[in-house]
Amino acid sequence: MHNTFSDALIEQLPIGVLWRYLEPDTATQRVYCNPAAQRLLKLDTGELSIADINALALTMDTELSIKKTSEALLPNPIQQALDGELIDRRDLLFGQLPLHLKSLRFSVNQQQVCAALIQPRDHRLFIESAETGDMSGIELSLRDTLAFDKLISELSSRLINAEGSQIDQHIEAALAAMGQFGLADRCYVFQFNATLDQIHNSHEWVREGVSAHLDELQHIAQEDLPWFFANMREEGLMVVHDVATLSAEASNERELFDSEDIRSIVCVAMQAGGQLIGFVGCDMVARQRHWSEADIRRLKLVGEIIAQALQSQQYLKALSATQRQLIEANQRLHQLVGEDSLTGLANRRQFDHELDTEMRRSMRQQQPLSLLMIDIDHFKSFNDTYGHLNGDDALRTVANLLHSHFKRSGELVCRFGGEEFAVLLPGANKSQAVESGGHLLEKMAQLGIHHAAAESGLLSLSIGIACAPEDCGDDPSASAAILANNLLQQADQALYQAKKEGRNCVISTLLQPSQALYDSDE
Ligand SMILES: Nc1nc2c(ncn2[C@@H]2O[C@H](COP(=O)(O)OP(=O)(O)OP(=O)(O)O)[C@@H](O)[C@H]2O)c(=O)[nH]1
Repeated sequence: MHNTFSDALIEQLPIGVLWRYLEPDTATQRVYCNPAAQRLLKLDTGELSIADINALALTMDTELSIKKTSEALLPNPIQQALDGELIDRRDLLFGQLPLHLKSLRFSVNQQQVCAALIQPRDHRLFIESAETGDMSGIELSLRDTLAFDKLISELSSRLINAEGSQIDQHIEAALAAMGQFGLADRCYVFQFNATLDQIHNSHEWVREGVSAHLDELQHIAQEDLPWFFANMREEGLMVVHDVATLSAEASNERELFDSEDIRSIVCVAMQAGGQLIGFVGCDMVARQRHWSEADIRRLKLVGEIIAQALQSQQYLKALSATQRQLIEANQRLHQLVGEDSLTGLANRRQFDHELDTEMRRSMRQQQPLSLLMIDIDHFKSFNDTYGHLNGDDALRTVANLLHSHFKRSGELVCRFGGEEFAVLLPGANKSQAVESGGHLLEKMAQLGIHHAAAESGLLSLSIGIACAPEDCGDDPSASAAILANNLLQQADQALYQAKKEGRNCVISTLLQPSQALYDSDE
């Protein structure tokens, strides 16, 4: 049975692979090599010609190069492997480097290919595979790569689709996945401040039994870890296989690593929009690890995904801050124009102004002036039961009812604050105001807004009325401002009385400069 691998997978293999691919249409042979083979054989291209392969074989096979002149047709071991012959040669050299070459067949993108695997002769994985005669070690490495590829693609799609509030959770899951994949005992993300002279630990995963340090690593300044900061800024990378070998200039870092029993550590910088924003790192605790190129590549990949997620989180935060500012600015605008932003009614500011104006007018024209204070009953429990948004809807419904009920010229309805409304009825005497208030309660009941906690099962209103009679300005000591203030206070006291008397009723009083008398009308 042949294994199936993708081009991308072969690219990531730590083993040098040269493989032959036949173009389906023309049956032309093409030979490719992966980056590990390029590094090993110092090749500067990913595709090789027959001449390249011959030249390579001549360099590697001493026997071949000696005999070349006399026996021109000696088999070329790389070509043999690429032709599908069983090859297992350990006598090859590349410069001073003893090489091991072995043939393997597998399929890439559904096409069978023959490959030559090339590794330094002491490469553990390769030797094990060669000695036991099976490729399970190499397959394991491929499976490992495949599993990590899968993990990365899952992580990136989860992070790309994450809502702002889920991003932290997904970053933590990504770190946990890396750790559980066996990369480290502790995986973490640190973020830089705007001036790049301070870092803080924002996310952390630790293996069971390993201590967490997120809480204490919150404000680490450049002067605390100068060598590390310089490394991150200049190289974007810090790879320490063995903390004990750190040089004297990294003494602060060594002290910190020792205090956490870190024996090996690797950190990779994260960038967003060309700007350094932080780093992602792995620690080995109480044991050492030689970080492979694959480990570093993997960490870089995860770092890139996390950096993108952090950047989109920043954008979302900035967006919601701008939205909040807009809403506040809008509310201030409403305030300035005298309008309540939720209901569209006049606001308290406009009401105070109108009350003063109307009081002067009624004194001047010897006309009565009635003021109604209207409050929604048990509105707190309405909010608690049906939610604040339904509460807002109910407030708007009541506002619309008031607006349509008090629509005579000169009548003014305002949202006094919260769930309380005030209505000015210029020219209305007490009995007219009471009658109008009574009708309002009937219309409110007809709306039929359910409120389980109310006695009637419906949302209702309580109304307190104070009426300034037409002759209230006769007293020369009475000023419009004082009378307006008293009218407001006495309407409020009447409302309080209506609440006390069971709600869903109207209580009224005639303006008394010194005392308040109530008539129960409903
Ligand atoms: N949904 C919503 N609720 C508001 C708004 N303004 C004030 N409220 C709520 O109105 C409720 C008023 O509660 P209380 O003053 O305790 O009075 P109540 O529950 O209506 O009781 P009584 O007045 O005694 O019948 C509070 O829960 C406020 O949160 C608003 O703009 N929207």
